[in-house]
Amino acid sequence: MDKIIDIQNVKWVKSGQEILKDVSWSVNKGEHWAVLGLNGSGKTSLLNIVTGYNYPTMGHVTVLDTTFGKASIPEMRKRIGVVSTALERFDATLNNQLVEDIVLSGKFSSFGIYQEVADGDRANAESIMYDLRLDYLKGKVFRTLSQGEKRRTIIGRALMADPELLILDEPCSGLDILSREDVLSITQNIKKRHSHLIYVTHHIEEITEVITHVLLMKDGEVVTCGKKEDVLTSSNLSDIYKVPVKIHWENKRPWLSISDK
Ligand SMILES: Nc1ncnc2c1ncn2[C@@H]1O[C@H](COP(=O)(O)OP(=O)(O)OP(=O)(O)O)[C@@H](O)[C@H]1O
Repeated sequence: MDKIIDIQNVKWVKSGQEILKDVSWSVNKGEHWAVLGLNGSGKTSLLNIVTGYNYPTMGHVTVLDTTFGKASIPEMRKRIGVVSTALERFDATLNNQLVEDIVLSGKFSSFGIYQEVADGDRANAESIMYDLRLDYLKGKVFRTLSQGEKRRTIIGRALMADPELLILDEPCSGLDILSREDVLSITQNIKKRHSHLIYVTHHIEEITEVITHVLLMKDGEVVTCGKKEDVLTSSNLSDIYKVPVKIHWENKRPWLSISDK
């Protein structure tokens, strides 16, 4: 399998509105992508195509060797981890659980541990907690954590299922600058697992070193996509943000300012 995602000429029409217009996008083995665009540009709609929750009106989709319409989407979904703020609605279920149990429960795709746990699973959970700097939270219940710690715990839970594709949908939304950096720093650790990362955001400064490629979206269309350095230019970003902006790089991360012109 060389291609992780292969989307060709996808159109998605909902309630008479053409939300995705002729979108083509390929993710190859070994690449980590950011999907960038303003509110309402179609990022979530596109990711819902990838996970099989939106069915394309036209076009071809193959994800993890699963061609839509020909193979089982529920089976494919088991190989994909999704972390989105929508998960926070499960807070009530998570609230009284211990951090280590939440991470471990990712193995069973459940919120809670109902199956017998193998020693190997415990060891894997330990290693994820170490990598995601969650070990100091052992013995704490979810509701007592900061927002950043909660997000890291949920990402740890997603990694426990060993996903081939890990979609982080705006994992830093609502976080202050320190908590945001806390969450961003762990994306580097995802690289050493065999997951391919898709990071959805509208803030370019969240595109860390681990990201190799970027897809820019505007009004349901792909403006451009490819290698990070080629795509993140002042001209492309001025186009998607609809105001003149300037990009500069610091510590291998892109930053944006509004241009005076
Ligand atoms: N199920 C749906 N029915 C009707 N319209 C929808 C549906 N899902 C999305 N849309 C519309 O499609 C457009 C793109 O929405 P989408 O959520 O994909 O954008 P986004 O880039 O993820 O935005 P945000 O950054 O705000 O999450 C919006 O105008 C939205 O209202």
